[in-house]
Amino acid sequence: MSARNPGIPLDLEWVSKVRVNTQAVLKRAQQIQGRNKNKKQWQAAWLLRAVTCIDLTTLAGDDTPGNVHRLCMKATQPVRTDLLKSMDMHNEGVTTAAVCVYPSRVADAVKSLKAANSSLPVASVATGFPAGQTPLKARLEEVRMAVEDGAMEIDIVINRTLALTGQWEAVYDEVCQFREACGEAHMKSILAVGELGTYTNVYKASLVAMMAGSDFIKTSTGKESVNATYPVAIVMVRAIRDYFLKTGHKVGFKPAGGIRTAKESLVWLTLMKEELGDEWLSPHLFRLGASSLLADIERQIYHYVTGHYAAYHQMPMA
Ligand SMILES: O=C[C@H](O)COP(=O)(O)O
Repeated sequence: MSARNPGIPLDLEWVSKVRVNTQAVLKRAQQIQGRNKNKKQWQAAWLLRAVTCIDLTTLAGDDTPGNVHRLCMKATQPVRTDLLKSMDMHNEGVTTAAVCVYPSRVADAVKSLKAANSSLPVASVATGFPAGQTPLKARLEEVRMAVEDGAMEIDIVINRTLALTGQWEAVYDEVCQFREACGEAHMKSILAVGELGTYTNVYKASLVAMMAGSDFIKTSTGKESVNATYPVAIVMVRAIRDYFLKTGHKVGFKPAGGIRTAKESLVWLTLMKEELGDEWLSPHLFRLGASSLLADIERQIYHYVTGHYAAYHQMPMA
């Protein structure tokens, strides 16, 4: 990852002045979706790029050491070797960006990756994910325990109760404490945009999370009824751009929740390229949080290489 965002003192004046032009945001989101015209080998190259930006995720009540192990193995070898060979990419060390699990499964993931001799980072959701409705003391302890178990990235959830009631100073204070509890682990702040009500709130929450030292801002937990949408992403990446222009600190972006198709992954890459530039097209500043996107990407790569589509069972999880 790149140099970390150290955060800045809370600038409430900046936050209070925020206004978002909804019509302009919706129009831009439409434009971006019509933009992706990459074909054939360019499309395959972009799909491989998308693979390297995936936080391969399992966040289920029935997660076990076994399925976490399979996830880790898939993350270390996300695309079949024969397909990579056909693209002359088999020596490029193509992996996903990270694996993402619940705190109680971090030790399992660390163990599996270590056994596979992989230095892939383990990301853990924390702070009472997904609702964030547990006492602050417990949320902080959860972060510390995940880090102690070997998580190198922590995906915290912001406190929506505080955000919805306009208590931005309290949101800032909590996120600062999470950042301190993370220590060297990089922190992604999940805004849970589907629960923030307005684009203006999304922009404000983005700013406050960045001011408090988030290394990434992330759209959603994947558990809200509305998750990563392109309009909301436009709002968040513009907050990232404004924060960068004002402070010089680069913050990453992670759309997550409901991203399932190769085609969508290409739209996300296009959005990042057009709104923030090429630097935001690599895993140190861009992640796709997804549990079931990889299978479709691998299937499209199979189609590029062989000219026909594989059945899903030909692209096993591991
Ligand atoms: O953080 C990642 C999300 O929980 C993944 O959501 P998904 O299962 O809809 O891909």
